[in-house]
Amino acid sequence: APALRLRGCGGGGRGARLVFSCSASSSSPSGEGGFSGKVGFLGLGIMGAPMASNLIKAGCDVTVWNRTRSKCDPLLSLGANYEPSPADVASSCDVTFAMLADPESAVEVACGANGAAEGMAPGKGYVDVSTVDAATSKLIGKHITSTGASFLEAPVSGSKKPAEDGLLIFLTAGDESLYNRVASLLDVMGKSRFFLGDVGKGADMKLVVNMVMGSMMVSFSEGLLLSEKVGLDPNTLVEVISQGAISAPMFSLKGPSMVKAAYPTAFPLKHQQKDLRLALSLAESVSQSIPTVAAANELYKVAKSLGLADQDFSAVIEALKAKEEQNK
Ligand SMILES: NC(=O)C1=CN([C@@H]2O[C@H](COP(=O)(O)OP(=O)(O)OC[C@H]3O[C@@H](n4cnc5c(N)ncnc54)[C@H](OP(=O)(O)O)[C@@H]3O)[C@@H](O)[C@H]2O)C=CC1
Ligand SMILES: O=CC(=O)O
Repeated sequence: APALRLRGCGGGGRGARLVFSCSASSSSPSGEGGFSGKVGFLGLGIMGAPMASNLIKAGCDVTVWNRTRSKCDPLLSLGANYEPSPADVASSCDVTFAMLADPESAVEVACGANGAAEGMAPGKGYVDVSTVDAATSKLIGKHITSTGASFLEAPVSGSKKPAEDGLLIFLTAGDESLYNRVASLLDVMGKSRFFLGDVGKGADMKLVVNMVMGSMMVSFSEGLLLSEKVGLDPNTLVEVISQGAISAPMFSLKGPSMVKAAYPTAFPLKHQQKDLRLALSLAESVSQSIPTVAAANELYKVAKSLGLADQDFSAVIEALKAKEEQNK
């Protein structure tokens, strides 16, 4: 079926130009205005693996690298190439994507020994889709552009399932010509993309979105526990919420398993806590008070100390349960 594209430009705040584009069906990256070069992918965790997989399935020539080599195997079975370091991937590809855990790993993979920057050169592009803070993104961008290559930050909103289904939302900023050059690749992996201006704006947007999400999850957890304590069925609460103005896919998807104290990992709790930590620092930088987020962050920290870092972030409800136990 031909790809239906809805494109529009709107005004962004403070002089930033915002471009929003929505792809209503998955598109071929090699079609008209598409991408015809070699694509690198660094970081094959929960998100990176399905994103790279979708590029391969769409017909892209993809080369992968991951710190833990074995995670490359499923991608190699699909037809990906392998290189032994980020530098080797970058030097053998036209555009390289990176999907890494946190600021430290994103910097190490881009700027460290045998990092992607060592393989960069004029004409190449680096697209960092990890969730990091603006300062980290700017640091990576500086290293990449010092080689003559282009840099785009493009963190994603959407979790494991949207990554598998090619329905992510890209929050991009940086080099606009690189943004246009990789647009067809973003459309394979996502359902929409925003261009938000200078490097840092994509990171800022992602942190604001995720601080809202992290607080929502805490509030939802409190509601589930309170409903049960006053003799209501928490499953009914999930159903009631799903029908009203505060309905959210997150509540409907995760609520039923939370009621059963099951937290199959889609978005690791340690990454949600990292995002709250970074959002608190962002708010601090402009002297904004975000007390709800600060309180939520404390609960995620407690959850981490309970050994729940690698569970889904909905396991934060266990931190509330632990507090209840302490108060008994
Ligand atoms: N999961 C989700 O729902 C979403 C996650 N995100 C963000 O995307 C990013 C990736 O998330 P996700 O895929 O879930 O995370 P995972 O923890 O599943 O994957 C993290 C990746 O980073 C790599 N990594 C970690 N530390 C290092 C290091 N020091 N050097 C090299 N590589 C390293 C891991 O390699 P190895 O395999 O060797 O451990 C792995 O490839 C995070 O920034 C997260 O906040 C954004 C949207 C949704
Ligand atoms: O960063 C997480 C997400 O679900 O988006």
